[in-house]
Amino acid sequence: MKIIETGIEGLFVIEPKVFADARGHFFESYNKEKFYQIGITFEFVQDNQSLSNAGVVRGLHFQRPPHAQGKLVRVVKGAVLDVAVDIRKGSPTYGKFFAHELTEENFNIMWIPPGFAHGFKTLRDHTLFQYKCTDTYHPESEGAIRWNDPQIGIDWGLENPILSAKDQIAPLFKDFESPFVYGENC
Ligand SMILES: Cc1cn([C@H]2C[C@H](O)[C@@H](COP(=O)(O)OP(=O)(O)O[C@H]3O[C@@H](C)C(=O)[C@@H](O)[C@H]3O)O2)c(=O)[nH]c1=O
Repeated sequence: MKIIETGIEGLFVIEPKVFADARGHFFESYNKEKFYQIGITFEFVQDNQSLSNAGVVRGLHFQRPPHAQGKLVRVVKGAVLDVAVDIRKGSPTYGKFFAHELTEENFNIMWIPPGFAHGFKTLRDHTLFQYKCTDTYHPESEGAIRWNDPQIGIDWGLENPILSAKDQIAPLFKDFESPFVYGENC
């Protein structure tokens, strides 16, 4: 298992050790003890899966405390450009984002701690995206920031993605009051 640093504290990518043989491959997508040793000390209480065709953007999403979610995200089939934005007020990288391709070939897993807005763009049809969450779904605590916010400035490489109705009207970063305070509640 290798760790890829992102330049944003707490956010990193895990490259699991993959065992390939004549039958196919095998890898540990989650191991409580090993992931604990690299700093993922949370308990995971919900697993999610979404399927999207190419050109879909989902995001940028988070849940407000006390239902903030850390997410361990990966692609099972297909490929995405995965993005996490630091929304921890007082963080040295507040408002900065990290983008990384997660694909069925690279097996990369991204750890997104509480205090980040998360989103992804699917790069291929029939992309299966799976993630573990440290809190359960609380629709009343859901928050979002506009996917193409000019201040955050993510280069998604597409103009007109397929978006949910909710994501089309998400607030801009300039109108956004983050509920996360670095070192306090995240
Ligand atoms: C997130 C979620 C949604 N739902 C339901 C609500 C809705 O009817 C349907 C689709 O929900 P959404 O449109 O919010 O799905 P989606 O846009 O895929 O939302 C997800 O996006 C990525 C980027 C994340 O980081 C996730 O945390 C989550 O916010 O599924 C649940 O039942 N449980 C859940 O945990």
